Amino acid sequence: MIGSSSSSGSPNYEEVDPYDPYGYAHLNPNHIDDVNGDMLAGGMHSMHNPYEEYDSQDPMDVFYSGQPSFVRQPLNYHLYSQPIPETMQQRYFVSDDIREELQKRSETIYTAPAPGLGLPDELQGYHSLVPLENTSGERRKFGNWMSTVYRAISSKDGLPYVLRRVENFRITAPTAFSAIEKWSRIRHPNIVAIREAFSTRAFGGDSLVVVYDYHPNSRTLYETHVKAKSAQFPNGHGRNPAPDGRVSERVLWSYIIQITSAMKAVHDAGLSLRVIDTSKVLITSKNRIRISSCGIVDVLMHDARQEMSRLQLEDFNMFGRLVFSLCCTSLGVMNDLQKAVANLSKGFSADVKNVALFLISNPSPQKTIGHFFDMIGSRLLTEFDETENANDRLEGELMSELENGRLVRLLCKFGFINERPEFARDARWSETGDRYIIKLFRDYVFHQVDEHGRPIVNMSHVLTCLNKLDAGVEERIMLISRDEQSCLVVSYKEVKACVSSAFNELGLGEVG
Ligand SMILES: Nc1ncnc2c1ncn2[C@@H]1O[C@H](COP(=O)(O)OP(=O)(O)OP(=O)(O)O)[C@@H](O)[C@H]1O
Repeated sequence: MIGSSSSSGSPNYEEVDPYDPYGYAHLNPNHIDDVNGDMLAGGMHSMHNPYEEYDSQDPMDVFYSGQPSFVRQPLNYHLYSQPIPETMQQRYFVSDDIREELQKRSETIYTAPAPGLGLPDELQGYHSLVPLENTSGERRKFGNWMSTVYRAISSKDGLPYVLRRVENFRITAPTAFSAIEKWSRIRHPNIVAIREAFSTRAFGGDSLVVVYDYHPNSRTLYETHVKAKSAQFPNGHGRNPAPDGRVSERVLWSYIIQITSAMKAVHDAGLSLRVIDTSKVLITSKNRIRISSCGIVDVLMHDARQEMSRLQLEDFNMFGRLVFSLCCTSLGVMNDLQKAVANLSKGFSADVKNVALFLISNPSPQKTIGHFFDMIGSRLLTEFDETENANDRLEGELMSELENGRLVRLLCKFGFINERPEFARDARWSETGDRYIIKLFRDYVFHQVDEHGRPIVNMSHVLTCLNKLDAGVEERIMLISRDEQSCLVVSYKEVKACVSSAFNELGLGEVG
């Protein structure tokens, strides 16, 4: 059967007897090699497609059209989803911590705007504005300006974005937005991407609005590592740091590398970051940081026309001050440099101290981002390894979701077959043959009750049954009718064949 196909080009399903255990006996791995050549040399695309079995004239094919055609494989290949021991059944799902984080993000995206805030209903193609910070009480300034951050939904693509609005700012020259154009071309994993900027009077007075990507539930470095400490020690001089808020050396190096990487991309593009501050660096997921508020100072200070090389050197200073603030968990730490260095040295290695001092040192020909990279080079490998490990972990999580997607496909088939209203009065349709077995199987999977007649809600049972069904294992189960008058012993393999044939009948219009 491998490689054979009907005249329409798709494999002919009828040629396979689903009940014939020897139906694929001639299909050994060597035979596969004959057809495919060297499977390894052929790479991923010559490998087995686990969905192949569904492909024949399957009404759901439309969702998978455009996929490369794969050589059919023996049914037993589907045992890749062997039922796993009960204690390991959490592996069927994405892990709890990741799921929780993603769900929280998703919830945050859809929180409704609070009523009565007097915000514009619509603003240059954005709607549903929600402030992301306190708009009353004591507010800190963004440089010399008051600014407010909102989340809003774009009417164009329906996605949430962040609008940073600078109050009472009037654009005097149209060229003020020229830097925004350059910024909007920068896509870097450690920079919050800029989408656009505009001026508006929708809030009352003149405002400048810069639009950024939205990273739900992100927290600033200040909130995470500095404020936590200050709250616990109100005198906030950087002594006795709170253990929970304080950044560890390992995480600090990761931050340093990420900011350096962002800075290099920006300097290489002929720009400068201009705001490197604990309150403007976001932690968007575990230890992953992104510099926010880029580009906005370029618009605000457009008239000042400062030299780029000077601004880039200032980036180093700001970066150095940020490292000191994080190490000493205090913002005012730079008021007394000697004390700051002593403080930093208590908790961090000499390498961190050297890096921090280099960053705040006087300008010199060596003070370039390239030279700085050389200084921290040995740490890059560790960061690289961590990133690869994180990727592997996410790929593993994705695999478990892939399995679940397979089961959803099965459940869709059940949904199409069971309780069809057009056959409600035709008992023969659901009470005979394949469909009757499917119906009983559905009860076996979902509608079992305990000895007191209470529903048994057991996800493990459901998943195990569905996995076995999808794998078409030979294991036999006893299906009992609701009136307990009939009882059938069938294998998962047989139920699987029933599902396939009942489903195919629907799609081919052969029912009735
Ligand atoms: N791109 C973004 N995606 C998601 N949340 C963001 C984004 N940019 C900012 N925020 C959130 O908005 C809130 C306000 O940001 P802002 O930069 O004003 O911080 P802040 O600590 O209030 O600083 P400031 O004192 O300058 O107002 C912060 O909690 C921050 O996490």
